[in-house]
Amino acid sequence: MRHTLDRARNAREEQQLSQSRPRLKSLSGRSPAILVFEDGSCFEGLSAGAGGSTLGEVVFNTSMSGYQEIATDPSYRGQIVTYTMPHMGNYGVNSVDDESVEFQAAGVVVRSLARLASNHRAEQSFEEWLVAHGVVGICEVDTRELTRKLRDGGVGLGIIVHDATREDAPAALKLLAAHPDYGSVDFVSEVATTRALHVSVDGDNAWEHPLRLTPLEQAMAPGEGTHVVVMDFGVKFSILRHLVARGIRVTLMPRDADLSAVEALDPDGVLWSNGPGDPDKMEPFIAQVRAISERFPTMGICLGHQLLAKAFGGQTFKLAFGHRGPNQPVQDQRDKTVAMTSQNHGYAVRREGFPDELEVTHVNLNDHTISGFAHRTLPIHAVQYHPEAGPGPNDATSFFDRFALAIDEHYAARA
Ligand SMILES: NC(=O)CC[C@H](N)C(=O)O
Repeated sequence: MRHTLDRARNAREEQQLSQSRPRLKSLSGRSPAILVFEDGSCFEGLSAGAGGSTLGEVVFNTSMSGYQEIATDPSYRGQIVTYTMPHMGNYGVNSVDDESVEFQAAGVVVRSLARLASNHRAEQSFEEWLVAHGVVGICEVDTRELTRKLRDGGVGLGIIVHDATREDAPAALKLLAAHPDYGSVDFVSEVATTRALHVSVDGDNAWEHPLRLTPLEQAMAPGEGTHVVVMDFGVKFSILRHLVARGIRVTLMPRDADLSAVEALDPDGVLWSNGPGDPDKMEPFIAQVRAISERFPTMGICLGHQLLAKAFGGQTFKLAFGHRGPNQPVQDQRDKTVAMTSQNHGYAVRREGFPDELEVTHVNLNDHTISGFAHRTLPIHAVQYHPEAGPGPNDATSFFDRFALAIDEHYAARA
């Protein structure tokens, strides 16, 4: 009796849930889709998101959550993201967690799409969101096999095609062959500001950056605090939020701003942002990176870390499959502490020829690549990981505190 009652209640609750929560399409309503690589390998699945086809460098991210932040992170521009977490979309998508104003990833590959978006913050299902942004995806893919392929053979260009089966792979290959290499495209030009923008809290500034601040952040952000210029190569909102939450006033500058343009703003410090693509494509800006960073207390994150290393004579190289996930262990070489960090990069700074002027401060414990450095005499600190997480653990957020402290110490010493 009791069992019957429970069943009736469960059925009623499930019906209410399905009426009130965004729902996803059933599997039977989906057409076949394929993901094809340059080497001819073909993964079959079912269509997801907007219809059509999409091309990009296929990478994988091992985060269990944070699919919204990942897909809107400008550093994923030009890349098709494979989510290794096999169940995607279960908490939906909201209008607060974006890391930029656009859907940035070129496409998504998932195993299973959740049938219900079940979270009080959900405003859309993951799939409704893909469709709204015209993003082509593929689901029901064996993402374990795909991830093994990428891990063992390295990342590469791929194409997702809807309404297609294995027989359509040769035609898809032709499209791939005509596509430029990932490393040859200047993706930063597609995502970064081309003019100065002020991260405003009062909303009536003509330079306003579209960052939406929570009421708490608005209350914390003073008008006349420490002023930091962010050299924008595709900055994530979380980085700006972390600065603002420390009472820092932020101005974004375009990547071609030179020393005099930055000096005219009279900042207390400069941050070189994350961003998409091969750091070698940023060669035209490297001389200014050095000139500006020698002048102000400086911090670099991910692409910013790579640019700073190059500015002092270092080189970068492409990793086989990169680091993309929330649990990359990084060791501070000075006190030997280990932090779990969020990472998203496909290139890294070379150990060979690492500049004498710089000191390696952090090492990735998975593959012992350089994960952070500091200048030996100037207040310049850079990390390959993402201290802002977004998504990821908060182990490394103290990097922002150290930056704020480095600024204070620098000016205290000069006073
Ligand atoms: N998140 C980033 O800034 C990425 C930096 C660079 N595009 C890389 O993949 O290595």
